[in-house]
This record gives sequence, structure tokens and C-alpha cells, in this order.
Amino acid sequence: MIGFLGPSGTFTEQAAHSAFPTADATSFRPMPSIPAVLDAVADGEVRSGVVPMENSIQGTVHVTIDGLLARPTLEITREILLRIEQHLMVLEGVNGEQIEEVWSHPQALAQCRSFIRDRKLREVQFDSTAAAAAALALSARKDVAAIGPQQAAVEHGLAVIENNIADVTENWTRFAVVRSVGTGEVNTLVGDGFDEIEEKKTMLVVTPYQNIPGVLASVLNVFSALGLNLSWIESRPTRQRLGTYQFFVEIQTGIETESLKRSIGVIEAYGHKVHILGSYQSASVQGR
Ligand SMILES: O=C(O)C(=O)Cc1ccccc1
Repeated sequence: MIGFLGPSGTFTEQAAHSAFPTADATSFRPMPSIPAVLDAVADGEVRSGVVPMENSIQGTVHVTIDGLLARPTLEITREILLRIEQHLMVLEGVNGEQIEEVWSHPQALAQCRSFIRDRKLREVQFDSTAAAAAALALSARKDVAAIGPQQAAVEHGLAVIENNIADVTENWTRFAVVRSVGTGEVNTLVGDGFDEIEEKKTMLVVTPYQNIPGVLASVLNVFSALGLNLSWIESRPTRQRLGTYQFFVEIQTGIETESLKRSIGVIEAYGHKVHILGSYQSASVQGR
């Protein structure tokens, strides 16, 4: 079973199908929210879960990475890159002039900020793009539009009245495939829907021993001293004290690389905690 941020018609559903192209339709299970997907994987209710992690316009999906921090038994096994196109959809027969309010996932709303501001629309947040589309279909409201993928309109019987309404046309989202640590599913590397496989990457969560000045720099210096490239970095509050952070660091090499193992050893010797969140193939962009 593969859990994904549902209902049917989400971008995440496309990412899930692209991660598991040979799985049959009954293997995919829509879930109502990102935490629900992560819980289902942590509880063993589904073997894998697919969630959005980062967007090229809007940045990190904090619900996802905070959810990973809160569930240390989860690991990332794959990343999927998907090109995103946001469309405006309404009930059959409604036209653009009637719209006063837009419904969608916060990331989708943020990607269409100029469009929403120009038209002076109110925003209402939903757990996913397709959840907004489904709610609109049920509500029968003529003053509301949903924002999301074409597929959300198809699945929920809405009409797309405007295409490509995001602020930037080159809009990419990175999704993570997660599973419970040690459940034995092997990273499948070739022939599984990727156009191209490049290199490996490793995601670490570093919890500093003390949040002293320069702690992040000292950790990053270890990677640079050992010649390792970083592809992503993000800090999140520890939730214990204002101004204290944990760091996500994604390194452009696999966990089996000697210099990475050595870096982790040095950082741990400083007294910091290092959690390996996953080591996976770096995905090239899909859908070109
Ligand atoms: O998968 C979806 O449809 C979501 O609601 C999450 C999302 C939102 C915007 C871009 C990519 C994924």
C-alpha cells in the first residue's frame, strides 16, 4: 500500500504514480492530510507514503519536515520532482467575474499570490488542492474557485476557466517517498519512471549540542573541509527555546561515501546529534 496526500486529483497523487509506475491502482490510498500520511507509514498501515517537501517558488513545506522530525522512525527513500501547473476551476456554468474567494492548499495559494492579489480574492486554506476542489463541488458555491491541477477538476467535476495562474511558470515541487526504517523495501534505481538518474544524496538532521554562536558554521565547515557539496539546508526551531534550531542538511553524495561518514563522526565528536533521514538517488526533473 502506498499512502499519498489525497483525495484523488492532487499533485501528490501524480508524484506517487511516478514513484511507483508498476503498482496497480488499488495499491494507492488517498489520505486526508500530510500528518495522516506520515502517521499511516509510522504505524505500518501503509508501506510507503508520498508527501510534498519543497517548492521552487514557495520553499519548504514545513508540515512535512516538522512531521519527519516528530516521527524519527521514518526515512526518506526517494525524491520525485514534478512540474506544477496551477489552474483556476469553478462549478460548471460559473464565470470568472462571479469569483470572490479561492480555495486551495497553502502552497498553491502562495504560488498564485499575484493573481489572487490582482483580483482581490479572499483565500481559504485546505489540506490539499484536490480537497479544495472536492469541497467546492459539494458546496455548490458560485462565488468560489479552487486552485490546483487539471486532474483535480476532472476528478471532482469542475470546469477550468484559467490555466497557468502561478506567479512563475517554471514551478517545480520536490516530493519525498517515506517508509518506516528497516522495512526492507529496496531503493529501485532504474526502469521505474525516472528519465535519468544522476547521483545520490543524503539527508541529515543535525541537533546542535549547544546553540552557541557559529554552531551552524562549524558544522558546515566540516562538510566543506572534506570536500562535500550541500544541495539543501533548512533550519527549524527546536520548540524548546526561542533562537534554538535543528538543521536539515542535504549532502550531494550517498551515505556509503567515506568522507561523509567521516564528517558525521567529526560532527558527533563535537557533541552534536546527527540523524540520517535518508540516502537516495538524486532525481532529474520529470515531464520535460
Ligand atoms: O498535492 C497537492 O495537490 C497538494 O495540495 C500539495 C501541493 C501543493 C502545491 C504544489 C505541490 C503540491
